[in-house]
Amino acid sequence: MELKVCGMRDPENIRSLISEVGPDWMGLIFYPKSPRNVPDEKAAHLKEFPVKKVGVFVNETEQEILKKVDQFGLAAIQLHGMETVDFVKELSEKTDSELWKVISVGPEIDWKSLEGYLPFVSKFLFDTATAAHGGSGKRFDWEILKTYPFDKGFLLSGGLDEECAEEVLDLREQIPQLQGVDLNSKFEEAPGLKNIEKLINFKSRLIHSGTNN
Ligand SMILES: O=C(O)c1ccccc1NCC(=O)[C@H](O)[C@H](O)COP(=O)(O)O
Repeated sequence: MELKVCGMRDPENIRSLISEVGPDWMGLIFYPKSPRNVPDEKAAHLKEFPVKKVGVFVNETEQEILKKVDQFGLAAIQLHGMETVDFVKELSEKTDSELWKVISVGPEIDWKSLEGYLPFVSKFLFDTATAAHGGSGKRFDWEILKTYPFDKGFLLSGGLDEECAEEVLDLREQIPQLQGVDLNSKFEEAPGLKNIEKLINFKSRLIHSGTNN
């Protein structure tokens, strides 16, 4: 099971994350309205950290996304706004980084509306729909994912906390396309500063309740 820890930006906290938790992905948020936004002056410090980085963007221009890909060495681009299939297709022609499309989940999902993204994205990420786009700390009703009709893998996101590791593993038993989890505000001391103990605890619950592969 893949582990993404999102909303990182503090170098000391990142060092601890890498050495003590070892996530598969570290999320850097490039959305000025987010309290976890990575400001430009942090750029020099973050690129060299030995972990795969995913940049989180909300309705950003292609030019700005590609600039950040270079600046931070982003292995993946997480599109967390209203990006259209055409936008994603064009972006896919200009970068080798993985593209992830976020689906903001409300009471229903029109699965057909996701079909156009399939050739261009490496995975979907399902997050709770909110006005702030992400980082809400709120879960959506996971039942809706049991009707997921595609083979493409996805990450589960939105309000995941220390207590839900076993539930996630149960869900994965029923939906093998559930490829990993995205952890954020429920593991924070303050926006952008993660509690490493909580992350270690979550990871060990994932491993000891099942397998983390
Ligand atoms: O975290 C933010 O502040 C944020 C703001 C706007 C767009 C995306 C944002 N976060 C991206 C993520 O991938 C989060 O991990 C995801 O929204 C889940 O957050 P949480 O509900 O706090 O676990």
